[in-house]
Amino acid sequence: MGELAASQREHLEKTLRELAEGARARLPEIAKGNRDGALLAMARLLEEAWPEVLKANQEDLKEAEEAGLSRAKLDRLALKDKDLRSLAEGLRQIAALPDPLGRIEGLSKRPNGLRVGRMRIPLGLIGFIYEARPGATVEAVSVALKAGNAMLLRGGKEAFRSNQALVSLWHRALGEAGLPVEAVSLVPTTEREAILAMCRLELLDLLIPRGGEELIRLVQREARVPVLAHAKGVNHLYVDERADLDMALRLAINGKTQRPAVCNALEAVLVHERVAEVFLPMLERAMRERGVELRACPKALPLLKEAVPAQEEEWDWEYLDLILRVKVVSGLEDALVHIARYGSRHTEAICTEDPKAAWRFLEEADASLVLWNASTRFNDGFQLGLGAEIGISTSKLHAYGPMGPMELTTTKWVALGEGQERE
Ligand SMILES: NC(=O)C1=CN([C@@H]2O[C@H](COP(=O)(O)OP(=O)(O)OC[C@H]3O[C@@H](n4cnc5c(N)ncnc54)[C@H](OP(=O)(O)O)[C@@H]3O)[C@@H](O)[C@H]2O)C=CC1
Ligand SMILES: N[C@@H](CCC(=O)OP(=O)(O)O)C(=O)O
Repeated sequence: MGELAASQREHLEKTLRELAEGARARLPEIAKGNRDGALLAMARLLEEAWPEVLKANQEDLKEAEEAGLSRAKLDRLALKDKDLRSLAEGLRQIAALPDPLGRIEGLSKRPNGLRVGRMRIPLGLIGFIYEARPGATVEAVSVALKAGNAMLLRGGKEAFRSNQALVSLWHRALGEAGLPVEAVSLVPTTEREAILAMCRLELLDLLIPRGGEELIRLVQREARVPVLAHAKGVNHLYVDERADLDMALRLAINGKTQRPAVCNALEAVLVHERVAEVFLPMLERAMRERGVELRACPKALPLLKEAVPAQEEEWDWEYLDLILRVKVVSGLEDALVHIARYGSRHTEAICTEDPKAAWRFLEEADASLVLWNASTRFNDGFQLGLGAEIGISTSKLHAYGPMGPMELTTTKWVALGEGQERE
C-alpha cells in the first residue's frame, strides 16, 4: 500500500467521497422505497443475465489461476450454476421476511402519560470490505438493502469483474423498483489504497471488514467510524469423555470436509485423554479416506499412524483446507483454556452426553456461536434462521455472530405526548 502518487490518491479519495455523499443523500428514499421489489427484481435479473455473470467470473478465474491463487480461494471465487439457484432463492426468501423497519418496539407509558418506545431504523451507509467471493456481493447487499441501508463495496481484487457484473445487475434491479442506484456502489479500483481511503471516510456509518487477520488489524487501526470485524474462524470441536464417539466422528467429518474453505469450517479437534485411545484411530481412518492431513500434539502422535507433529506456532492457524489439528486434553477445563488462548471467537463446539459439561462449555467458551452436539458449519445466517447474512461478526458490539437484516438496524427513541412538560 502507499504506492499511489499523491494526485492519484486525491482522485481516489474524491471518488469515494462523491459515492458516499451520493448514497447518503438518498438514504431516506432507500428506507421508504420498495426494497423488497428490488430484491425480487435482482432474483429475476440474476436468472436472466446469469451467462453474463458467468462470463465475467470465468475471466476472473482465468486470471486468478494464472496468478497461482490457492485452491481455497479459487473455490470461493468460482460461481457455479448451483450458486445461481441458492442466490436467487436467498433473495426471494429475504424479500418475504417481515420488514425490520418502522415498528415501534416496547411502547410503554410513563407516569406522566408520555408514551415512549424504540423505532427500528437503518444504520445508514455501510462500507463493506470482503474477500474475492462474488456470491457475497449478492447476499450482503440483499441483507443491507432489506434493512434500508446503502452499501459501498470493496470486494477482493480477484473478483473485480464478477463484482462489476453483479453491481450493474443491482443497479438495474434498483431502477426497476424505483430506488436510487446510489444505494449500491462498487469501489472502482482494485488498488488496496482504496481500503485505507474507506477507513478514513467519515461519511460511512459503519465499516465491516470481512477477511483475514491483516485486513482486520488494518481496519481496526485506521478506521474513523465504528468497525464490526468479521474475522477468521479458528474453530474447535471438544470431544468429551462422555461423548457419543460415533456422533463426534460425524461432527468432525462434517466440520472439516463439507466445505473446508469457509470461515465456519473445523480447524482443530480437542480429545479428552480418557477417550483418545479409541477415538483417535477412528478419526484418522475417516480423515485418511477423505484426504485430510492430521497434525497432532505429542500426546496424540503415538495413537496415530500418519499424523505429523503440529508446530507450536500453528495452533491458532486457520487452514481453510483439508488439514486438521488434533490435541489430547486432560478434560473440559484444559479444553476451555486452549480455546481461550488459540480460538478466534468465531465458533466452538462440544460433543458430550453430559449436560453439566455441555452447559459449562456453552457458558464459558467465548465465541459468536457455541454448539452442543452439532457441527461448527451451522454458524451461518441462513442456518440460524436469519434468512441470510452479511457475514459473521466476531466483534461483540453491537452484534456477535451471523448478521442478518435485523443486525443491520438500530433503534431511536420515540416519545408520543399530549403536551407534557418536564417539571
Ligand atoms: N467472519 C466471517 O463472516 C467471515 C470470515 N472470513 C475470513 O476471511 C478469510 C478468507 O478470505 P481471504 O480472501 O483469505 O481474506 P483476505 O483477508 O486475504 O482478503 C479479504 C479482503 O481483505 C483485503 N486485504 C487482505 N489483506 C490486506 C492488507 N494487508 N491490507 C489491506 N487489505 C487487505 C483483500 O484485498 P485484496 O483483494 O487486495 O487482496 C480483500 O479485499 C478467512 O480468514 C475467513 O475465515 C471469510 C468469510 C466470512
Ligand atoms: N455463510 C457461510 C459461512 C460464512 C462465509 O461466508 O464464509 P466464506 O465462504 O469463507 O466467505 C456458510 O457457511 O455458508
